[in-house]
Amino acid sequence: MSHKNPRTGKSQSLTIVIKLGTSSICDEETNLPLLSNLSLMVETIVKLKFLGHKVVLVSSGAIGVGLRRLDLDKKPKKLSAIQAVAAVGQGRLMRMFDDLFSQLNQPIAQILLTRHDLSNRTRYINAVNTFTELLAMGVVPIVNENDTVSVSEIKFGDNDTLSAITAGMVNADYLFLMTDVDCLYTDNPRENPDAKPIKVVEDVGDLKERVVVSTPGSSLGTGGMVTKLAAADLATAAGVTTIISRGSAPKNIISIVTSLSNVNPNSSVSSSIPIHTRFIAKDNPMMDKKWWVLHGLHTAGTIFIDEGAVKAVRHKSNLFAAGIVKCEGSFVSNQAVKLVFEKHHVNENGKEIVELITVGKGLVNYSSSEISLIKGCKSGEIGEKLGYADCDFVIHRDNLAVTLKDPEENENN
Ligand SMILES: N[C@@H](CCC(=O)OP(=O)(O)O)C(=O)O
Repeated sequence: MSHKNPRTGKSQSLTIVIKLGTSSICDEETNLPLLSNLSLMVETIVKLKFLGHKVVLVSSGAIGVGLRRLDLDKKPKKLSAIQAVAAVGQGRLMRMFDDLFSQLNQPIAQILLTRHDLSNRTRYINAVNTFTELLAMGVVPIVNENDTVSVSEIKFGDNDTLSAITAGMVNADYLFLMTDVDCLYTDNPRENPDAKPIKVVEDVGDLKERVVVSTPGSSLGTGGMVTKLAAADLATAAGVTTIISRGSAPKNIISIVTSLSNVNPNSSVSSSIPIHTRFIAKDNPMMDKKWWVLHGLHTAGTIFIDEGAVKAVRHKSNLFAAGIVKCEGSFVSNQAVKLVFEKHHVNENGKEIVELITVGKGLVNYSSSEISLIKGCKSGEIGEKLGYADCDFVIHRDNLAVTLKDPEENENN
């Protein structure tokens, strides 16, 4: 069977990332593993591999499996206790997957990641290289957050985000977010019978007016629809078509991929395909490094820039010290900072309003204390102020992801 890349339309082997949430792995009441569901997922992945595709599984469930093993009814409140439970569960979760995949002769690998791992370019590239090798060897990598070393501020927060970051790392064609509903609805379908399914989303930003997103995550998971939308935003920006589909029907993935790969992904799709929501991938995905700066890195501080600098960086210039007004937070060189601009308005009552506009995010060449000394200076004055000048600019344009596209847009907000 010939499969086509949803973006390029070319026949090829597709790379598919599948995210399985806790509610698809463990029973919500008993925390016992949902064996039939897991077996169906394993069969589906092996079938996708048989069809020539590469598959990465992002699996939650360590906490749920750990709770069952330790005979605990509820997730503990203390972070270190949750980490301990996950450490107990992760090994058993992998053993369960290995048992199931081994029945079908499919080797698997465990990959545990944290956001912090991605904030170091070398570690990020190492992770990408490992994925590439594993996929070339025909292995199915199974990814989870490294709960043992994650602490609140460096946590992904949820495995939906982790799956989107993984999809970007492996340049996936599809990301499937498997959940406990068929698709995204205009409201909570369990409470509102008039809630309508949303089948195709061109821009996650436009959804705000169409959807009431109140679905909380399962009792053990940390996600919910809010994190699924954030994940879809992240993955589509990296050029990955993102699908929300029902976790209890893994075989739907095969029907969806087969149907979508044989039609233009932007055209409407036959109604015989299982119901799902499809978020269309951006045509001009962000360059790998900028995407990494924007989404992989923890934001360590904020730099306020003037209007001239906003225009310059929007036109792909480096950020020079001359355009910096002030900085907040404590950071060192090579950390990521947010770039903002303070726009002053006078409202109808004659009161001055200051609007904070986010311009983007970049990797700095100077620390916060150095920037406080050189802000507003010309490049030639940096040596005089600091006693040395490592670089003529504060952020190189290749390390700068500008998210502010149209200044008019912000004026209307
Ligand atoms: N690392 C945790 C993930 C928790 C989590 O994000 O769960 P979910 O919202 O179900 O994807 C675990 O394996 O239990």
